[in-house]
Amino acid sequence: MRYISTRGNAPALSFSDVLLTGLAEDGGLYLPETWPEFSLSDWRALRGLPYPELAARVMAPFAAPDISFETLKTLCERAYAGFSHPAVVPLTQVDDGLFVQELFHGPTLAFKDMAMQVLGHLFEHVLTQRNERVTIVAATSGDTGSAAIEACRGRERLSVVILHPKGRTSEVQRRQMTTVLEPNVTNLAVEGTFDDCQDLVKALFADMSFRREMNLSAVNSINWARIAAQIPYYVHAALALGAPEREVSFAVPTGNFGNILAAWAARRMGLPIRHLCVGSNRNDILTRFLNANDMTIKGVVPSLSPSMDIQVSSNFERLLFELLGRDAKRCAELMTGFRASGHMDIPAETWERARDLFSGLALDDAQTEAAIRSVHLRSGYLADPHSVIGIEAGRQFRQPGIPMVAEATAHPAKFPDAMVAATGILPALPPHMADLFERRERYRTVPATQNAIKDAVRAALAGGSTD
Ligand SMILES: Cc1ncc(COP(=O)(O)O)c(C=O)c1O
Ligand SMILES: N[C@@H](CCOP(=O)(O)O)C(=O)O
Repeated sequence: MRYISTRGNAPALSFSDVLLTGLAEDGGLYLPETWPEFSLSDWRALRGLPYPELAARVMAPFAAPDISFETLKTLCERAYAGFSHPAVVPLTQVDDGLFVQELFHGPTLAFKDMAMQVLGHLFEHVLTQRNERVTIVAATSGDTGSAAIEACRGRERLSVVILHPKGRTSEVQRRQMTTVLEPNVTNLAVEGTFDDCQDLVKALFADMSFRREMNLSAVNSINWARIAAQIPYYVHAALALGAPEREVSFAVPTGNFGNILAAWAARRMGLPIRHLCVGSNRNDILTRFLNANDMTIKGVVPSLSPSMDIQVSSNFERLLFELLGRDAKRCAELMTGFRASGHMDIPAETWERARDLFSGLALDDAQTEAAIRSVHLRSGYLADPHSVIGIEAGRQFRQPGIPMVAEATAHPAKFPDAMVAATGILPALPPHMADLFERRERYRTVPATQNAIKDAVRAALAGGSTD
């Protein structure tokens, strides 16, 4: 499979090159040149497979010919071996026609592990083949960071530098990152928002000499391999609920738009998905777009669901490119204008195409807390402040006869304060994290400037302390 940039001005690359490159050199995001399509019998053949094998079969067309199905299967088996639930992505029914798919049974208790564990093995495989090493720089609003650290810690060919917005993650999320003391891990607490962190990462990638000097790679969802590894769980849930003979809808708590884009990709591959529901918190740019074609950046406000405190959703660019009929020039113009003015005028017919498939619902903190409480009272299900927004969106948009699956993206124990406030219940951390609050932390606070981050990345590579 070859990959092309959404901005049309970067070389087409193979899967392994896209994995190592992350962001395209023209600032765009990579997408498959052509979409693989599965037939009814292809989908049926996946029914009942163990999750790692299903994942490898769904990802195989994207990785070919660089990585064979057999290799992919071995890597997926290794990636999911450490998950705490035997089904990896179990489904639970919480209401009439409404199901929850739990994506948080990996080592860091969030859906990021689903792809990041595979990426860790993919990086190791490709870098060993090429005898190379890379520096991964990633931005996190709370969950990507720890998942990336967990997937990369101790790997000889990888150094990982994580930028988190200082004071804007939960304490559990911060400690999951900052208590990992392996020498190839650096944590930077950036004086800014997640959007600042993400912009800084993209700016480093745009600085070609720095990018080459450091051999930069990305593990945020700007990296296509992240999206590819998030497609299989949609397939798994849909097959369990009757696909391909029956349509299924999904509701996804959304921030950087990577998770729901993976659902869109599954549909593009032929999975019968009727409807996709975006759940937002008060940082509701995506919901405003879907409801009123209002794509205007407002300041990021802290919320009970910090991982979704995002206004500039990277992967929206991938959807936009597709909705524009793959017109890369128009996509580049719209994206550049958006970043310059904070507003994007999306053509009405493009917006309508998005509305045919997507709906949006935004909950503020009071509504989120009330939803945690009412889901718990109605069904006994304890959903974290991110997952509950998906569940509420799924409840509101479900249609008779079409199962709705809400993606549960994080374990409630990552957000103890919100859970206690809503329900009075303190969810326990699993045994491997039981002493998290006693562990020593290591991180450096840095201003949100490109030079400060470059200095910190250089220092990290030179082995400088980040205490
Ligand atoms: C727990 C949780 N839920 C939802 C999201 C939003 O997912 P996405 O950024 O893929 O839209 C994130 C962060 O990305 C997250 O960490
Ligand atoms: N919510 C994310 C933000 C980064 O998203 P990504 O999917 O692009 O890595 C986080 O928790 O860090």
